[in-house]
Amino acid sequence: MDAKNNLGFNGVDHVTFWVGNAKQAASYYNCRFGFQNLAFSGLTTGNRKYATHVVRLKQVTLCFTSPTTIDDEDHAEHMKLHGDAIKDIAFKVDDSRLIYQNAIINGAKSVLEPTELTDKDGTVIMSTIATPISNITYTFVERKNYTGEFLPGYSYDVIHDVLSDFVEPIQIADIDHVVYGVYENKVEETSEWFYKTLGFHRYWSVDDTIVHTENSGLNSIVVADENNSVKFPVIEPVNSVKAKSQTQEFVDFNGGPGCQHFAINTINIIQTVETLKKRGVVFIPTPKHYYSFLKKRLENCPVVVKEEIETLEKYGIFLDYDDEGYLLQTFTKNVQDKPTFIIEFIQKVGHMFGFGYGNFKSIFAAIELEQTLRGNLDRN
Ligand SMILES: O=C(O)C(=O)Cc1ccc(O)cc1
Ligand SMILES: [Fe+2]
Repeated sequence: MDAKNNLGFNGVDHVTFWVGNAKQAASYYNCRFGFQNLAFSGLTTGNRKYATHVVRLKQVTLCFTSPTTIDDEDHAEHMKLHGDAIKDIAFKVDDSRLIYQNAIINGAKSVLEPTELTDKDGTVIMSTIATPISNITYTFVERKNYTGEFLPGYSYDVIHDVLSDFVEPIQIADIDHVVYGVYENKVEETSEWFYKTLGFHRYWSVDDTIVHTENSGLNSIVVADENNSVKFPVIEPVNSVKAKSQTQEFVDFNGGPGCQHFAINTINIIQTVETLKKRGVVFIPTPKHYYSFLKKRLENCPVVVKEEIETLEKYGIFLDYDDEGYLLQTFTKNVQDKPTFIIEFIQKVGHMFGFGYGNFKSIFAAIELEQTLRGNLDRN
């Protein structure tokens, strides 16, 4: 099979986290981010092994899974290494069998052969492969013969989260990109896996000549499917003699490679940040002097930025631009005690290609400040 054929990826279908307490994790995302309970699978639906709470906001669907048994070693091992962490990324695809078989003949390890799941709403075809990102698996979900909201086997008899009746919803759309942190000098090799196994291409790249502070840096290659429906920046640490890169901190605390953040597209980032702050979300502050430098950078900006700099400063939003458009972005602080996972909100205006060089360094510096507070910057 020619890997150059369009294999039919259509973005992220849902993301599954393995966590210590699925009920409470789901509730955190509902309370803090305004997700709403969608579906449940567990003891009451006949699932004797795992409880999964599914929450949704617009096109972002998150699943939180914990075991209900006392002897689930897979989950225990995952928890020991990674803590609460992403276990699976499920893609919406045109043809689950095609993508699965293409991956397998190109060397991917199978986790689940294409399987039909049927209920009163029709049939979904699911298949799953292992990835080089530690224990993260990829699932390919084909829904063309299914009209249900989520998946067969789930109950929709869930409790409406009342907080959303009091706080306005954030205006998000879908997942823009998912970032993987890998070990030193592993970005090339990991990207190769995406090209070979999934027919992805190199979308963009940046190295530590651009992304660095006086302490440390990172290299990154962004890979994407033919449709650019999801982008996967793969980042690796560039450590110095005295300092640990924040990507090194990530792999150390994550017990190896894993998902360091994903970015959610928002229609209005100012409204998003304002609402999330009301809900108690805490964001990483922008570096000192960021906005005075930004004013200088904007003197050469070929596109019209609608937002006032003062407003961006008030909300702590990063801005970058190219010839075709601009992007606004912001990052939460870690959503758990391990410094392993954060969430980004991003708004693109015009046709900006994304991942501007302009912001990477400032974001890196902002996160490094947090890393310093954790006592994780110095190598000695
Ligand atoms: O541009 C983006 O979306 C980023 O997320 C940039 C980024 C990613 C990882 C880092 O450790 C620092 C910066
Ligand atoms: Fe990002």
